[in-house]
Amino acid sequence: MHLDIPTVTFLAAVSCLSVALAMWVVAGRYPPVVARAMFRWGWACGLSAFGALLVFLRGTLPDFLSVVVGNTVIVGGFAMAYHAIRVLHERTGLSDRLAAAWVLVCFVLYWTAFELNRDINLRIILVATLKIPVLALIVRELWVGSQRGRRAIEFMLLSVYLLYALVSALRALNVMMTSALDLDSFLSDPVQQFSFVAYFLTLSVSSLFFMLALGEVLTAELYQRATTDPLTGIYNRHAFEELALREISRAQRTGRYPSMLMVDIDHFKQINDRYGHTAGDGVLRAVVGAIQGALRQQDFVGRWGGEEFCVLLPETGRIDALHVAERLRGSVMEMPLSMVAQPVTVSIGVSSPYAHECSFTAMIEVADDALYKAKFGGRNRVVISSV
Ligand SMILES: Nc1nc2c(ncn2[C@@H]2O[C@H](COP(=O)(O)OP(=O)(O)OP(=O)(O)O)[C@@H](O)[C@H]2O)c(=O)[nH]1
Repeated sequence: MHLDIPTVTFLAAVSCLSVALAMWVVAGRYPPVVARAMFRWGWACGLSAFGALLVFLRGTLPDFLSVVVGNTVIVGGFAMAYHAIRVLHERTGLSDRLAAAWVLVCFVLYWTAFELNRDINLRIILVATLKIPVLALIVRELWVGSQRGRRAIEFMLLSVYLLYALVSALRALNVMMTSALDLDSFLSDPVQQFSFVAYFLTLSVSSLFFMLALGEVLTAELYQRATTDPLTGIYNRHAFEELALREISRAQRTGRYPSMLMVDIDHFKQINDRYGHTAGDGVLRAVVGAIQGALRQQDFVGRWGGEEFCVLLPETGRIDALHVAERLRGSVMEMPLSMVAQPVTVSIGVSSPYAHECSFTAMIEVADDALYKAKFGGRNRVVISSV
């Protein structure tokens, strides 16, 4: 089998350039963290394409450009890929600058070797080994910086870089053990040919896995936006309903029913009118903080409407639900507030479980009715009804 090194190098340049262009064209359409990572990856591919093109043009361009600059730009492509992964992990910092500094070190070493020693073996050893520290940084980042949900994909990406680092080490080792190569024996050496194919595959497959990792981040981001209330950070109405339905159907199997609290801030319109909407938003966030602080780990809260919140208390009977509601009402009354100079209170309607009739709609209706009674009864109080 004969693999033609210039052809493989040319294919690497073309495929990287295609990915770079695709990334640059579409990146702007995505949420900021994904777009930033895509732009960086586009640059990584762009640099790799440029480096591969310079190497491919060896013989046409001066050797300094194709050997020294070309191989430096290739390491720069890996350093940029490292930065793109760090941007995706939102972990940029000193080591990104270290990777960039290493590219300069590579340039100096490649240049020195090029000027001082015309021996092709030494150059190959340097080209093969000097990229290994950057590859090691990438592997480390993918190992420590990956988050739940995209570990499998990032592990595959890690494996690609690890394999390429191994191939590079073997390439250097192989050259150390062979007698002086000239350009022809270099081009026909199977280990050299294989290492160029490995470079091509590393660039293509890593782009594929990186795009899959981007997809995971994007899905997580969209899921977060679809389920979270942006002002308070708790579940929105849709997500709360979904979770509550799941809990209620579980309860119908186990017979251990949940209770529901409908919590409404008293005279909230007055707060908005007196102190402004920004202060009102601050009060909403503070009330949510107080509610969350008063709940147990298994309870969950969602924003039902403007100043109305729903709390589901899994496997909780009437007496316990009443205790939680009272604790919650007390927490809101005692919370420190800097944005308004008046006490903030809540009224709470509680629907407690009654096995045979437990449905989400019934629980909401009963809690709402109890809330209405709490408001009508003078506010800042808890009223309980059974479904
Ligand atoms: N600042 C702010 N205000 C909101 C938001 N959503 C709804 N509101 C306001 O909440 C107020 C609700 O007022 P009402 O429904 O009259 O209730 P209330 O004044 O709390 O009276 P009671 O519930 O009867 O005690 C309205 O003025 C809405 O504009 C929000 O996200 N931020």
